[in-house]
Amino acid sequence: MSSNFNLDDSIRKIEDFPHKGILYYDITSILTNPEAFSWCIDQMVEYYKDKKIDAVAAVESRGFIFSAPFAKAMQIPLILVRKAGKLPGVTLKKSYQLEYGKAEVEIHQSDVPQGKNVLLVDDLLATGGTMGAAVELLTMGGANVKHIFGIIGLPFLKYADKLPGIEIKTLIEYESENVGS
Ligand SMILES: O=P(O)(O)OC[C@H]1O[C@H](OP(=O)(O)OP(=O)(O)O)[C@H](O)[C@@H]1O
Ligand SMILES: Nc1ncnc2[nH]cnc12
Repeated sequence: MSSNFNLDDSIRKIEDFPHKGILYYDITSILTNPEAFSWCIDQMVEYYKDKKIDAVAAVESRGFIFSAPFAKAMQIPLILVRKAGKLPGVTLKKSYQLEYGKAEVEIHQSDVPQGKNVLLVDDLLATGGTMGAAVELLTMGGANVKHIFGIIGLPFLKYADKLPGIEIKTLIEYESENVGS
């Protein structure tokens, strides 16, 4: 599939959601477009297929959607990082700050592959708070996180600052909260 697919056309932008002043980048419009969704997964596989990734981890909820077909295509384990209170087993837990609020994530301690290279996946990287918390959980559990992937990056919210020493790949970046910029 072509590497110059116009992904921007498949991302709905909604002003003032969930709060005034936030421009929300909605990935449901990628999911209803099979060509766009396939293109995203194909790009992930193409980019990571030779990078010695042992497992993929993703954050609830939108990260799950992109990580599952990737894990299937790569034939590697998928580790779920869930919002607090949803996992039944022994967990590691971490709270963090979002662009528009506060949250807490958890991981099953026994799901973390010891000494293995785990790719972390989410739909969107903004302040990096979510990914930062997930990196801490996986590292605490004994894995190595050297790669992070997001479909969308908002670099003006400085996610890279919270993820030092990690190679970050995104498929599209937006430079400000202004629609059409
Ligand atoms: O880089 P950050 O500032 O941490 O923001 C990015 C996170 O925010 C969104 O998730 P949200 O917590 O809204 O949950 P959802 O996926 O369940 O909608 C998005 O899916 C990322 O996980
Ligand atoms: N601007 C944004 N759009 C969609 N999801 C987000 N998560 C954090 N910031 C976001």
